[in-house]
Amino acid sequence: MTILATEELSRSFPRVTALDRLTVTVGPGVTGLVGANGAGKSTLIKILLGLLPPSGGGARVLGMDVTAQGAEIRRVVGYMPEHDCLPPDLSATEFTVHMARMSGLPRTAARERAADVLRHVGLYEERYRPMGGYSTGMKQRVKLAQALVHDPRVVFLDEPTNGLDPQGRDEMLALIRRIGAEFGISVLVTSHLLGELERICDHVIVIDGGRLLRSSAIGEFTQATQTVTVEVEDGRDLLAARLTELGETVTTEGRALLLRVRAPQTYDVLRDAVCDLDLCLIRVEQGRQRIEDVFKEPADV
Ligand SMILES: Nc1ncnc2c1ncn2[C@@H]1O[C@H](COP(=O)(O)OP(=O)(O)OP(=O)(O)O)[C@@H](O)[C@H]1O
Repeated sequence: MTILATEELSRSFPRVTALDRLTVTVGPGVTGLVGANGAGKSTLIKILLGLLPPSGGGARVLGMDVTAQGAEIRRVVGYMPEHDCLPPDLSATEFTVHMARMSGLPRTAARERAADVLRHVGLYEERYRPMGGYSTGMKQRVKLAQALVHDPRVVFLDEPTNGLDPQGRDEMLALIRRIGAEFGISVLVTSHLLGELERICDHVIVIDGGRLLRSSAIGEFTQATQTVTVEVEDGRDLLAARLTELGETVTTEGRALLLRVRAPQTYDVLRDAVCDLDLCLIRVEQGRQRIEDVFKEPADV
């Protein structure tokens, strides 16, 4: 099943090409859209919502055309914008009920639904206070709640962890994972931090300068490498020398050795070398590639 698809999608502004012939498909689950600041993430989301017309190419969300069916798309898609957009004098409850009413829910249903989603995102007594006094974390939760209040099939979350401290980030990421896993709502979430999406996404799309760099299932980003990490209690250098003598390729990393697995026999060579030298083995671990290793982290993290 396809949640959204773009075909040669482009968007130019007078001085910059924000999206450059982007062709990408997103399926159900949690999909991360990663790129440095200015890569074109927000522009893509606005086009997908039918809020900004493409300059070339096209896109569909849940089978609907973004140019012709924007209003229908917004009825079934929730949107959490990147920037602060909350009226400071309203409480979270007033605002979320208002957003529910705007999407067509009757008064009583809107109140009930708003209470449910605010509880779900972790806002309790404070939901009756004016939002002007909220912390960044609380504001992000309200923005998430209003994106969910009309029971969408898909949500677009634009940089939901922006401005949060490490604990706030962890909590927001856990919430996003739950939206995908427990509620069956498909999620497109943007971030300029590759590492944090590794933990919650099924699929990651990386864009740079409006172009597609890579689109892969998370498993392909973090596939097993040809290296094992070996740690011994004492005698790291002795073991490195012996393995090299036996024709293996070894480098050191901190207290550990990185051993290149050139054939299954490499494990036998390692076992015998550790035994011969009478060393105490602490760990042998299959190396895994992390998405941060695949793409360089942007400088402004
Ligand atoms: N309305 C606009 N007018 C002119 N240029 C724009 C407009 N909107 C976006 N841009 C430019 O298009 C490029 C892509 O911007 P976009 O906001 O989509 O990037 P982004 O990946 O979401 O980055 P950020 O996280 O910083 O918002 C940037 O160079 C930006 O300056």
